[in-house]
Amino acid sequence: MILLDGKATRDEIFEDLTKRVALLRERGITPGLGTVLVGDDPGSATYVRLKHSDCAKVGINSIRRDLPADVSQAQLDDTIDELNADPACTGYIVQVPLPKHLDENAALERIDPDKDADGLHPVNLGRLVLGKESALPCTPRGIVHLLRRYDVPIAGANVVIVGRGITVGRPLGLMLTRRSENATVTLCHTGTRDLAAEVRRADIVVAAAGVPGLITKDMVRPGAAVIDVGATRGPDGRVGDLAVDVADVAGFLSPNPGGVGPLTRAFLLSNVVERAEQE
Ligand SMILES: NC(=O)C1=CN([C@@H]2O[C@H](COP(=O)(O)OP(=O)(O)OC[C@H]3O[C@@H](n4cnc5c(N)ncnc54)[C@H](OP(=O)(O)O)[C@@H]3O)[C@@H](O)[C@H]2O)C=CC1
Ligand SMILES: Nc1nc(=O)c2c([nH]1)NC[C@@H]1CN(c3ccc(C(=O)N[C@@H](CCC(=O)O)C(=O)O)cc3)C=[N+]21
Repeated sequence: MILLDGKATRDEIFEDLTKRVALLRERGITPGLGTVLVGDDPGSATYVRLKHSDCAKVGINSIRRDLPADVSQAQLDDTIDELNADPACTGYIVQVPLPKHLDENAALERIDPDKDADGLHPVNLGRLVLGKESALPCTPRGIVHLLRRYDVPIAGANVVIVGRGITVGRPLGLMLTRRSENATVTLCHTGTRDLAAEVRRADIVVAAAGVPGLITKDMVRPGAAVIDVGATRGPDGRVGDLAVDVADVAGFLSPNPGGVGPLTRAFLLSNVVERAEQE
């Protein structure tokens, strides 16, 4: 089994970004990544903290807006408007999920699409559907990069994605069915009649449901590439969607942690740097 090492791959991307940020600074351009975090969910706070420490590593300025859990939609809107107007903020994200009383889609739509570092604004998702250049969602970008980095064949492959969420499954299906990737994709969800039968046909399995142990050894075709994306907080820290014995049959395995997570952060920074380079 070949381990798809997200940390080592992240380090390669950081090395490249560090050079590109230095070149931008020589031209008088300093990329700045903003984060908007609402509430005090410890998981979300950790991710946001890691994103800011990544920025420091590659030389990107970071801008942080932390709002209380009971913030009103109007106050959240004001923060988004402020970052849209701030020239020092060249890209930013609104960390999801937001507390239930807030309208997440309204918040995402209010982001200036040119500053959408996550690639989750409807304009950018629409551009992905239309096949135009746009900021791409970070986790799907990380998954495609990791597969390519380890020469896992994508063109013509049967890919089964478990989960149709907006951050992972849905946009990944759109990316993998582009002509440039040319995979055949099956998107599974809670309405799927026979998940095991679908997964068994896959050359590449992407588990993005957030259900610990959902994908078991008996469901995986020997030699298949398996990518563990789901993240659930358990008593012993965060766990993915794979049963441990999947490693016995997989040909390639992206572990969790240590797989797609670090790449999600790398491509967030990459989106910000690419945008600044277009200035
Ligand atoms: N490692 C990383 O970098 C990242 C990890 N994540 C994690 O990835 C996971 C997916 O995130 P996101 O895209 O936002 O998706 P959501 O969490 O919004 O949705 C989960 C999806 O999984 C499906 N699902 C849930 N249970 C089952 C089941 N038993 N069988 C089949 N399908 C099921 C749901 O189906 P239905 O639509 O029918 O409800 C839904 O489509 C989460 O655990 C998230 O924490 C997210 C971003 C980055
Ligand atoms: N607007 C928005 N954009 C996101 O991209 C976004 C979000 N909201 N909400 C939550 C999910 C989750 N997510 C992760 C990021 C990094 C790791 C990551 O780096 N994980 C490390 C472990 C980190 C640690 O716990 O120390 C790993 O897998 O090895 C995981 C998950 C981004 N998300």
